[in-house]
Amino acid sequence: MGVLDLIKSRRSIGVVDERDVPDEVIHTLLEAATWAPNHKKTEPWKFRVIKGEGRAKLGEEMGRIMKLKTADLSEEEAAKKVEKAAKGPLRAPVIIAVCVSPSGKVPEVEEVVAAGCALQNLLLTATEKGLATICRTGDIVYQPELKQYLQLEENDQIIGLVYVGYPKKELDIKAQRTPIEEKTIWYQ
Ligand SMILES: Cc1cc2nc3c(=O)[nH]c(=O)nc-3n(C[C@H](O)[C@H](O)[C@H](O)COP(=O)(O)O)c2cc1C
Repeated sequence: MGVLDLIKSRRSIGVVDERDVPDEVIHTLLEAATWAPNHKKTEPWKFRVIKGEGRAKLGEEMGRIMKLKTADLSEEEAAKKVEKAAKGPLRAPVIIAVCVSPSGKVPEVEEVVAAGCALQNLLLTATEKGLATICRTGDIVYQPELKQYLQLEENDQIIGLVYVGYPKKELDIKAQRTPIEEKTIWYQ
């Protein structure tokens, strides 16, 4: 498959089965991620791989953080959100947190873009390997407590939590994009 077809065939897929993703496949995804372009060779990315028991532990932490953030809600509403947050990481066998660690050597936006390129490399390689992925964020990834749990530094940011697994069934998701004409001005 050519690059354009691979790019177009990648879809965000959140429903996966229980099949484990071999560590060597995870290594390949991470290796692909690190070949992203980056200004001044800062390689501003960090990855956290969460699998097995690590997912339940992450869920516990996310539930704990959600509890802190929902203190002003009714007990029932808060409990629902806490339970949802705690179960989140169990939705896939592997979660890869793609993070940016700005070096200070180039504008921060460039570091975020580089980490975004790393994310796309990872997603495309996963697609090529027949894996389903979805990058998820939500308020939780912006909480300093989660950064601390993932051993990130104060200036680091989580770009997204990529849920990785094998798709439960053959999916034919219809996707659309705005025509490039509506997004582009040519000067010639
Ligand atoms: C940085 C980032 C954060 C995202 N966060 C979420 C999210 O929190 N929940 C979600 O369902 N999808 C999330 N997505 C996935 C988008 O919803 C998805 O890419 C979009 O719907 C386009 O679909 P496609 O990936 O199949 O082309 C995120 C994507 C990116 C790049």
